[in-house]
Amino acid sequence: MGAADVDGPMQALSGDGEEKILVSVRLRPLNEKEIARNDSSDWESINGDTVIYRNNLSVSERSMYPTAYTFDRVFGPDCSTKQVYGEGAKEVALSVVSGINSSVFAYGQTSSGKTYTMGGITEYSIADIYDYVEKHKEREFTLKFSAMEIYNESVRDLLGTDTTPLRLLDDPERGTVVERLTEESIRDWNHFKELLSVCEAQRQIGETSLNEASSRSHQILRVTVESSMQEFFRPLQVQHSCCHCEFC
Ligand SMILES: Nc1ncnc2c1ncn2[C@@H]1O[C@H](COP(=O)(O)OP(=O)(O)OP(=O)(O)O)[C@@H](O)[C@H]1O
Repeated sequence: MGAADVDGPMQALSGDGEEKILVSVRLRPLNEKEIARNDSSDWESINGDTVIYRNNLSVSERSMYPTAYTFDRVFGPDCSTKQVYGEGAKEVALSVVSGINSSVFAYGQTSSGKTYTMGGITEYSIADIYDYVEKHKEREFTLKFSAMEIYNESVRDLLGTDTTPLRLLDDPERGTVVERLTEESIRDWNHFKELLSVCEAQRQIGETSLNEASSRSHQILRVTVESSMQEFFRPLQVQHSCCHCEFC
């Protein structure tokens, strides 16, 4: 069984302003059915950045195909989602608080662990963003959340009650815009978890031969972070000389 989940490509700007894409691979452990069938994994992580394909090809055939592939990071089946997040996505996710747009996404075959991995990455990212907010009281932050899914080539709002497909518009300044997509300001951690539950309840799932709860769609969760200097941190250096105002 090949159970490789390519997670990331993650976009970030390196120090010199150059665009950078990081690609990580996560191998999921064999599931109960696979173990019961005595399956073995076709892929093995041999170090932190290489996977090898353990094929049954003959020696002559084997020389025609590469068996080792190198990525920025390879996470073996024993790695936790926290480790995948910490080493493969945290820096990219947190770049948003410095004003850099970034995205983290997963692709891979059905049942390879995309939903499992991205669920954890979403929660760890928001927890770290909140941690940053807590440590930077000099600024005021607003976190906004929106969620959509692309299913049968139409875009659906996962936070709205209306199931009418949303229109995509081309805005000369903002690029592609999803018209009338709900955007909620996140009040706190519990509110964020509630919003995630709403998305979870609305998303399309169905059974495939490999996954009982397979996503039948592409899901896009977006968090927008806005920040401004706190009012009370502004140095009050303006000279008040009127003598009747509240500051004098
Ligand atoms: N690293 C892992 N450790 C333990 N269980 C995992 C891991 N990755 C995935 N799983 C389990 O494997 C099953 C399939 O995973 P998941 O639904 O995330 O796959 P998927 O790639 O999103 O599939 P689909 O494209 O069909 O939606 C789930 O039951 C999930 O809990």
